[in-house]
Amino acid sequence: MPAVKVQDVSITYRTTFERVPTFKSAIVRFGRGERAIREVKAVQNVSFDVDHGTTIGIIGANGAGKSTLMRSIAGILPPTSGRIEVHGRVSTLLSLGVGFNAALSGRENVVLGGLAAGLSRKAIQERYEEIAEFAELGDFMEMPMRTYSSGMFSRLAFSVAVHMDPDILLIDEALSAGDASFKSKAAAKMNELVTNSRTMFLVSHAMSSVRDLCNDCIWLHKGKVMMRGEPNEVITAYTKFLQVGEKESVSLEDL
Ligand SMILES: Nc1ncnc2c1ncn2[C@@H]1O[C@H](COP(=O)(O)OP(=O)(O)OP(=O)(O)O)[C@@H](O)[C@H]1O
Repeated sequence: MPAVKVQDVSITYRTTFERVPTFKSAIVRFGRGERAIREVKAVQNVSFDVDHGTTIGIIGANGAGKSTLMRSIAGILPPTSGRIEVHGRVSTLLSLGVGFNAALSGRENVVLGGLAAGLSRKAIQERYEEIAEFAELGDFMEMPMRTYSSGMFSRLAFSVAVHMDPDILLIDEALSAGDASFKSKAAAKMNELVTNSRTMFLVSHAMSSVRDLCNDCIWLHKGKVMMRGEPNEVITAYTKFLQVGEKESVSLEDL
C-alpha cells in the first residue's frame, strides 16, 4: 500500500472581489450582489502514488501549485475533485508557522501542536526538552511567539515538525528558513529522517537540496505534473525548460 495516493485531484480557488473598489461603487453595488469571481485552477487532474520510505522532491515555478497540493495532502485544504489517500501520521511544516498561535508562548504552542498531531500530553512532555533544545531558542520559549523573528519562528516550526515522529513529513521550503548554522542542522536532521526511511515530501526551489535528499521527484507546471522520476533527470529537464541551463552562472539555489 502506498503512503500517499493522489487520484485525479483538481483544486480550484474561488475568490470574490470588488471590480472597482471605490467607496462610491461599493455603496451603489451594495445589495445587488455584483461581485466578481476569479477562479484559479491551482492543481489540475494530478495523479501519483508515493511509496513508504520515499523522499520526493516537488519542484516547479512560482504558482505551479506545489503548496496547494501539499496543503491538500496535509488535510488542510480539501480537493475540489478527486481523491487523496494518506496512510500514516502526517506532520507538516508548510509555510512558516502554520498552526502556531502568535499570542501564545513557544512552550504553549509546542504542547498545542503536539496535541493537534495526536500525541498524548505525556508523550509531548517527554519530547519537549528535545524540541526546545533543537530550536535553540533559550528563554524565548516562554515568550509569546509574536516577539519572535521569522527565523526563530521557523526554527521552532521545523523542530516541532521533525520531533512529532511522523510517518509522513511534508516540508515546504524549510531549508530556506533560519540562518546558515540552523540550515545545516536542519539538513542533518532531514538526512537522519531519510535514513530512517520515513516518507518525506520536500517542496523546494533549492535544486541542490532536492538532489541531496530526494530519491524521487515531481515537477509541477501550472497545476499539472510535467515529469516524475529520478531527481537528476527531472531537475535537468526543469532547468532546461526554464532556459537557464546548468552550465551558466545562475545559481541553482533559486529556481
Ligand atoms: N488562498 C488562495 N486563494 C486564491 N488563489 C490562491 C490561493 N493560494 C494560492 N493561490 C493561487 O494558486 C496557484 C498555485 O499557488 P501555490 O501557492 O500552490 O504555488 P506554488 O507552486 O507553491 O508557488 P511558490 O513557488 O510561489 O510557492 C497560484 O496561481 C496562486 O495565485
